[in-house]
Amino acid sequence: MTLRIGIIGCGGIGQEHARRLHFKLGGAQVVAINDIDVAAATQFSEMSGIKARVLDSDQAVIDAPDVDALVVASWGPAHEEQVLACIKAGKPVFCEKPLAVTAEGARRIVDAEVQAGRKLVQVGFMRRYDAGYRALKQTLDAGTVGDALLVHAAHRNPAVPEMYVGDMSITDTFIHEIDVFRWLLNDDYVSVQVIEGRKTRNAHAGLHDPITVLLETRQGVRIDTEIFVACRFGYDIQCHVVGETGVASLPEPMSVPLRSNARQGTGILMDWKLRFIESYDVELQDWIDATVRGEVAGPDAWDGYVASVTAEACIEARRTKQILPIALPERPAFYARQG
Ligand SMILES: NC(=O)c1ccc[n+]([C@@H]2O[C@H](COP(=O)([O-])OP(=O)(O)OC[C@H]3O[C@@H](n4cnc5c(N)ncnc54)[C@H](O)[C@@H]3O)[C@@H](O)[C@H]2O)c1
Ligand SMILES: O[C@H]1[C@H](O)[C@@H](O)[C@H](O)[C@@H](O)[C@H]1O
Repeated sequence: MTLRIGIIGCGGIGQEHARRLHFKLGGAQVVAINDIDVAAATQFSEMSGIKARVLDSDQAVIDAPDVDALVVASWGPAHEEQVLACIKAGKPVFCEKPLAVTAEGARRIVDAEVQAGRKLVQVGFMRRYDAGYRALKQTLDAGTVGDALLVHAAHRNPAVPEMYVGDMSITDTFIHEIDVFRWLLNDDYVSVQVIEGRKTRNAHAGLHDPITVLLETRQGVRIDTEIFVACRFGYDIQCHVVGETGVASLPEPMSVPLRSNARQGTGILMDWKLRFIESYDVELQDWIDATVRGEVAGPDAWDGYVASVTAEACIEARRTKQILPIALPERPAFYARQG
């Protein structure tokens, strides 16, 4: 069966997902698209060779009888309403992060899905599909370094645009770590502290960069993460888990070690798209296959909700300069399996 897909939001990642779904992956075809910029969507549909129907509203794509499933890649504030409309229409939806821009909004999605009685929502936390993170999780689950005690991590971007301001270090960037650590450790968070240290002169006026986030989990694991989005030197994701008998680290992306010009070393990527390109492919192929089976196999609406609650606690901890508790309700039975 070919899954017929509607795309809502055809900006940077929407276009990339549309191309990979239509041309690269198996079992899917993009049949309809929408963007609030209809002219841009029309141009994309033609230029990309996808030649999907361009509809003039998100609801029209959701309602189209030949659309089996949706990809929501519009900007964050539109996600909640669009995902709720997909649930109402009974159609599976892959929603890019964040699931919603507030915890309350994400909760409304969880409640609507539970009410509908069927899991329909997957959230675009692609790191769970990254070969390196998967190998690290396997190592931890096998008990190779004993129980996890500490995690030292870093999320470094070379630069961010002027529109990236304020708490986007948390809502746009650290949100990936929020999801991936609880998946890696099979755990949830209980408290958070955010520390703003000396600011780099390379960050623009609206941004305090870098920051450090300290999370504590239910099992007492302490996680420190540096978020440094104007680091200049590369796109650099680090994760080192200190266990009782050893340290397990996220593998570096493959790069040919060079000895040349009186130096030895390996390259560092500069772009997140390249760093996670294979993860996006694996993620969306898995989504296609699970959707055809009538399942959600990846990060679900509950994971999206937990990420939103945690991100809000981080923002409040940053504002108040306090160590704050993270109050998470128990996972409903409906979401019993962890993706
Ligand atoms: N998983 C990841 O690694 C990853 C990477 C990049 C972006 N994202 C997420 O994907 C989303 C899109 O990011 P982007 O970088 O492509 O942004 P973008 O600004 O390039 O694209 C967003 C597009 O959505 C359109 N849009 C906005 N509101 C809309 C609405 N109500 N209906 C239809 N279209 C609408 C805009 O016109 C634009 O074309 C964001 O939520 C972002 O956080 C995730
Ligand atoms: O939207 C992007 C993307 O999610 C990247 O993975 C992250 O490193 C960036 O900080 C963020 O701005």
